[in-house]
Amino acid sequence: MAAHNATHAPDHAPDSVRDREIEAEQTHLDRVYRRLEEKIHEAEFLMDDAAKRGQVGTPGALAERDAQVFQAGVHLHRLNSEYEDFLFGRIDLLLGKDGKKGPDGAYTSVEPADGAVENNRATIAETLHIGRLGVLDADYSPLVIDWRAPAAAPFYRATPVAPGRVVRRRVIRSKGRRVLGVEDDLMRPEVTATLDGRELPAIGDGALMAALGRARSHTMRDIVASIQAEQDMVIRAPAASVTEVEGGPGTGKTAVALHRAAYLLYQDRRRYAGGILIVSPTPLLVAYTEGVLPSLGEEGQVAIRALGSLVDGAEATAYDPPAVARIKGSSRMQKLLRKAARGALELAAPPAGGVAEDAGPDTQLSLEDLVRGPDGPAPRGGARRRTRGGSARPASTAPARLRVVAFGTRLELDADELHAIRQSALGGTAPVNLLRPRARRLILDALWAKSGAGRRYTDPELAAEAREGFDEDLTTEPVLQEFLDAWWPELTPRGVLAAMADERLLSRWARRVLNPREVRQLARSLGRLDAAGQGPLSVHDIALLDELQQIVGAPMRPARPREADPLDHLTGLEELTTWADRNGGGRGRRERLEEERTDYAHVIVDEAQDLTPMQWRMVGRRGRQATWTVVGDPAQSSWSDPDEAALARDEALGTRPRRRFTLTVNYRNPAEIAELAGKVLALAMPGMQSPKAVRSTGLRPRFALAGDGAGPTGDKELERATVAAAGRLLDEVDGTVGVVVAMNRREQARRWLAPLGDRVVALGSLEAKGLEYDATLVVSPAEIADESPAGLRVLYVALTRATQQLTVLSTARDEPDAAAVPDLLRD
Ligand SMILES: Nc1ncnc2c1ncn2[C@@H]1O[C@H](COP(=O)(O)OP(=O)(O)OP(=O)(O)O)[C@@H](O)[C@H]1O
Repeated sequence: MAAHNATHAPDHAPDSVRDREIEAEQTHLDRVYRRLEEKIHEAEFLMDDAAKRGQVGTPGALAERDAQVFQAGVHLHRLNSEYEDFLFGRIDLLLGKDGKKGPDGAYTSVEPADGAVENNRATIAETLHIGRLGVLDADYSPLVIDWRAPAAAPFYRATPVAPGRVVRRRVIRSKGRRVLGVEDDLMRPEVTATLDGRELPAIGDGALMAALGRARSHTMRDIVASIQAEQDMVIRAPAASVTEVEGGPGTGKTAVALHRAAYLLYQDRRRYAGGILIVSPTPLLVAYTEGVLPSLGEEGQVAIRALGSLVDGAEATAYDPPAVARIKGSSRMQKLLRKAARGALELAAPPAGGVAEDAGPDTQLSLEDLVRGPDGPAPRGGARRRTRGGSARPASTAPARLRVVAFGTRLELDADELHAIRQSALGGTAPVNLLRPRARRLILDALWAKSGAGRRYTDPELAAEAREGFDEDLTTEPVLQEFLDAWWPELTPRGVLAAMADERLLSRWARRVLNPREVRQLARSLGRLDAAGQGPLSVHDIALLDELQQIVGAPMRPARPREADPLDHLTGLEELTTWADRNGGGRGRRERLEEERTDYAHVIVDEAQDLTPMQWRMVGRRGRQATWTVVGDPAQSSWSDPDEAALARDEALGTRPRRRFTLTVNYRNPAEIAELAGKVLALAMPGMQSPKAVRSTGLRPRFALAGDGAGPTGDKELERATVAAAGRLLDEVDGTVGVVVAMNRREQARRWLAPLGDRVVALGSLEAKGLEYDATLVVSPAEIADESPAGLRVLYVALTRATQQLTVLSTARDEPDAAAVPDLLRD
């Protein structure tokens, strides 16, 4: 580890020294901004010049103009971005071992030259400033090094145990163009180093502690100024194959995943033009984290999507209780969905009495009474039947018949024959919608065979010709098309899902897959959908829709080609914007990216422990050719069958080699909160190690009781106690307060807490994943733990959300002791 192991200078540097150091950084920052302004002018001039060249109109001049516009656009985009702390770091270094410098003007050697330190005295040979983007001075000396450049790595990696060339690491805090403060960590505290003849001072209590102590808002901040060594190893790990990261709550997994996306883009922008997908468990976590990448100068190439919004045109808004989630997430659903899609075809009946008379009687091959509808009246009152796309139609109990007249002969395929044809066509492996041409061919074969026309020709060539004519006449008849549309309709994922709401049908399709109770639960849950499959979907339904999309196949529409960038061949690896950005703005591009892509160059899965097998299949399909970064914590898993999920994960990641990293330090929770949460961890996953908390606040978690503890706690009592405890926390912290309740109390808690304003957020236990608050109120641990088979792990998540203060509110159900400590949290 770096900073928390580093030696922090006790903050007793005289104010004059502090002021002098701030002044020195201010001078450097002013120089950086002067240089940036020069660059902006250059870029504007280039744009202007390029526009003039465009009027020349020769192809060469146009290409040159485009290249210039591109470069200038890149500069403007970079330089006009206003960041709070464009420049945030500095390292003071000893002379490098070999004295060689890299392209950015910095020494390349990680190790100091022999004799750089003598008798614990040294001279600083090089000072590097680190920022969000690299800036070179007019003479190509580095004014700012990009945080992702190799020369910046010692800023993150140096520790007192392995300091390399770093003597002092400084974090600079600035706002706009003003330097506000500096925080130093000494990597070689025993060494007295001088810079320009003056002893190197150390200011502040260390950057990490300063960063961790700040109040939290509703959005995550980047950690670029204080990335720790073990985190940096992950961020800069080579992108080949699969990078797996495990770590307990608050170890920075999400932060690391986001910084890794920015790093990968910096390293190989061309490769990742294929897009980076970050999959998050909830929309709340997406909203919380999505500002981080723009703050790191990256946006366009990265799509952050919640599991419930991965499928275009569908958005999860409903919640499935654990028992239903368990069914829908299980890999058993694969088989069931395949059966359901095939079964849904059989529901399809041609329109009642659909008779086509328009194929004139004197045509050689006339079709008549092409389609016969259901025999007898449609059933009443029984279960709803749905057909293609869920469009409600009278259900057919008897399958259709197909009648045609060919060569004056009446030809008929009865229900059994049609059924046999359907079964034979379904024997193909292609998606159901794509098997329709095969079914049509089989129908024509059967009609041809019935006509006996083939036997009339001894000459095979004549027979083939006649057959061709027969097929052509039949297939150009709109009525045959109508029959096919009704008998083999184009299935939609939503339509199939809606069909599964019929318990009778579902139990047929789910034979030997689900038990009757599961069938009932699943059918009831899908009953939320209307006949067309519209209605509230849960996050688990989204994975089912995606699976069904594979099973039924895309409707046959021409694929939209990806937008090509006409400048691709002209530009180097350094572009920050693309053609689409320049023509539609970064946001527009991002939206397009999200709409169009189903296959990415790199996939990052956050909170990977929570993906169900069906969700792994859905995510896996989006990264078949990708490299992967997978971050998670098994101790926080809310999925009930981790072994099944692990199998699905292995399937999604395939045989690609994996590199594993473990993060060990908890940067979120003070030791007092981490210790309490550790009690639940010991119950949930005996033997599992908690991460080590990096700081302590001296504030122990508080325990409160709703009601008087005698008899069951009523809602009114719970409301009163929740509002009181949340209000107290609000008074005690500057930032946010998260109130975590069992999922079925979400709405209730939102109503209770609304009057307290927007610093307070009410969350269902499953929504708390990945989020953090200055203070957290956990309401009835027992209620949360009893919610699902993974309830204890969900409670562990809830207890590890606070950065400063935690209150646990018990009801009678928690069996609190005299100090209001619930049974689950007692020693
Ligand atoms: N190096 C760091 N410097 C400053 N803050 C950090 C650092 N690493 C992590 N943090 C902060 O610690 C908190 C926890 O980080 P993050 O949410 O990424 O952890 P996590 O491992 O994903 O947690 P969980 O598993 O609970 O979701 C965040 O506020 C993050 O900004």
